[in-house]
Formats: sequence, structure tokens, C-alpha cells
Amino acid sequence: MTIAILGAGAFGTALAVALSANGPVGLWGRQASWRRENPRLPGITMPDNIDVTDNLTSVLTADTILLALPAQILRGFLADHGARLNGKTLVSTAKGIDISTLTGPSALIAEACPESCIAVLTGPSFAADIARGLPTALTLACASGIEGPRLQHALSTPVLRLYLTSDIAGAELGGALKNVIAIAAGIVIGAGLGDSARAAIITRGFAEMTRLAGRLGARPETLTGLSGLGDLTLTCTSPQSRNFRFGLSLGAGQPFDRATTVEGAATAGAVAALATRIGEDMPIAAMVARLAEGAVSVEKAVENLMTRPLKEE
Ligand SMILES: NC(=O)c1ccc[n+]([C@@H]2O[C@H](COP(=O)([O-])OP(=O)(O)OC[C@H]3O[C@@H](n4cnc5c(N)ncnc54)[C@H](O)[C@@H]3O)[C@@H](O)[C@H]2O)c1
Ligand SMILES: O=P(O)(O)OC[C@H](O)CO
Repeated sequence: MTIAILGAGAFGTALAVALSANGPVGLWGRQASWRRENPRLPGITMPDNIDVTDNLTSVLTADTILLALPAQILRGFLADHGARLNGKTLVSTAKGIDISTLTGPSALIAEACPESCIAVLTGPSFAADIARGLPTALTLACASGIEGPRLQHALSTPVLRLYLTSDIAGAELGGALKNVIAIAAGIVIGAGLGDSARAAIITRGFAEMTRLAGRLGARPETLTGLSGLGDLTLTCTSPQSRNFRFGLSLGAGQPFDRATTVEGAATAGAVAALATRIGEDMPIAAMVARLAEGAVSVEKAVENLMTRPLKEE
């Protein structure tokens, strides 16, 4: 198996560093003018067997491509380059739902590359941790009983342990939805509402995640696994998370650098629209969408959530 990664942001670069333990890796970035140290991942030196390039053609000789682009970028990228990727094994790593189609990355890839085998790599993992070689466990979702195990072995290393599932919908939705709830958790802490309120938002947020994912065909055990509960726990509790930090700044009423990749912001809008379309109640996600747009104050959002009709758990 020959491997290339498209997207030389923090995560694509970290994956390249990890997978270089198994052999050569191509890493493409549209503006990859650096070669040995990515400014998005300071302090990490690229091993010699990573070919960092801004020439897409040169990395497309690989048979297996990991797509490490943000979810809202993917559709446009596939429109431009999907034909050249079609037929290759494609592994999606984006954690979001496309705001214009309300579909996840795997559906976008399937539409653009109908002859490709598609997998999803997701789970609790900060790029900096992976790049430093800290032990990490992820979920690899692939519907193919042949390609799935092959990928699982090729993408695992002594410090990167992949668990295999065939539940693409569950793995993908867990990764996308946890980002929305992480923003909510950040808001709670940023606004000084306390750890008890955060535990409540995580738990009720997880209930929303499992409800929506279940309606969209996910298996419950996937949501309680690494890609759901595992990643939710990480992202709602660590200031390393950009989604959590975005929430912190919203809650505290402080500015936030909008150039930072915060997948949960657009995904909250997509989730709210999706929930409305299928008639599912997602009050926390809907409130995060409004807060991220600046359409409601934190005080009003808390009041609205706390005064909803009382119900059974
Ligand atoms: N950073 C992490 O810790 C981490 C961990 C797991 C998963 N992820 C997921 O990986 C995905 C990418 O996140 P990241 O952390 O690498 O983001 P990032 O902001 O570090 O990098 C995004 C990259 O996308 C590139 N890009 C933007 N628009 C583009 C376009 N039109 N064409 C080509 N390239 C374009 C940018 O140049 C940049 O290199 C996200 O879905 C994120 O949720 C990130
Ligand atoms: O920095 P975040 O919030 O995008 O989170 C990164 C990863 O998704 C954590 O698993």
C-alpha cells in the first residue's frame, strides 16, 4: 500500500509523521512552502521519508489517499480534483457535516469518487499528541471486509492503535457532533457556569448525538466508542481543542481568531437544519448554532435551555 495525505494542516501533518514509522508518505498542501517543520505544528521535525509538496500530481501516484481537509472545504476540493481520486482507496478524516448538502464527508466522497473504496478515520486525537508519538487509539470505519482490515494494519503503528468497524455513519457522525457539543461545553466554562453544568451539557449533548445518529442509521455501540463518547470526552475537557476554546471565548465574550479551524461552528448549523428536516429535537445543537452566529446571548441561551418543559431522562 502506498500512502499520501492531502491537506498539510495540523492533522494531515501529524498523520504523516505517525505513518512514516511504517514507510514513505506523501504529504500535499496547497501552500506547503515549508519542508521540515510545519508552522501549524511547531516543534515537530518531519522525518526524511515524508515527501512534503505543493504538487498534487506528484502525490497522486499513491493508491491510498487520506483526506485531511476541513469538512467545509472538502466539497469544493472534490469538485476540482475528485476525478483524479476516483478509484483509489480514500480515507476521510474530517469531523463535520457539509453545510450546503447536510451530508458528511463520506457521502461527498462517494458522490465525487463512485469507484473508490471509502473509509473514515476518527476518534480522540490531538494532532500535537499524535505527532509527538503519544499513544492514541482511533476508530477506522470501512464497509469493505477486505479493504477494512488491510487499512487497519497499514495505518496502525506501535503508538497508533486502530479499532475497526463497518459503521461509517456512526463513526463519522460521532466525530462531527462532538465538535458541536464541545463548543457548548466551552461556552459553559467560559461563562463561569461551573463544572456541574458542563457535565450536564456533555451528558444531554451525548443524548442528542445518539438520537440523531440513530435516526441516520448509526449503531449505538459506535456512539459509545472512541469516535463518539471517547472524542466527546476529550474535546469537552481539554483547552487543546479549538472547538472548546471557541466556546470558551463565546462564553467569556472575548474575540476569537476566525481563521482557526472550528468544525463545530458550521456543523452546528448543519445539524440544526438536519434535525429540523427529520423532525428530531436537538436543543443544544440548535442553541450552539445560534450562539455561533451571534443570534442570541449566552444568558438567553441558558435561560431557554433551562426552562424547557420538564421531561423524563
Ligand atoms: N488538529 C487536530 O488535532 C485534529 C485531530 C483529529 C481530526 N482533525 C480533523 O482534521 C481536519 C483538518 O483539521 P486540521 O487540524 O488539519 O486543520 P488546520 O486548520 O490545521 O489545516 C487545514 C488545512 O486545510 C488547508 N486548506 C484550506 N482550504 C483549502 C483548500 N481550498 N484547498 C486545499 N487545502 C485547503 C489549509 O491550507 C490547511 O493546511 C478537520 O476536520 C479536523 O476536525 C483535526
Ligand atoms: O481541536 P479540535 O476541537 O478540532 O479537536 C481536535 C480533535 O478532533 C480531537 O479529537
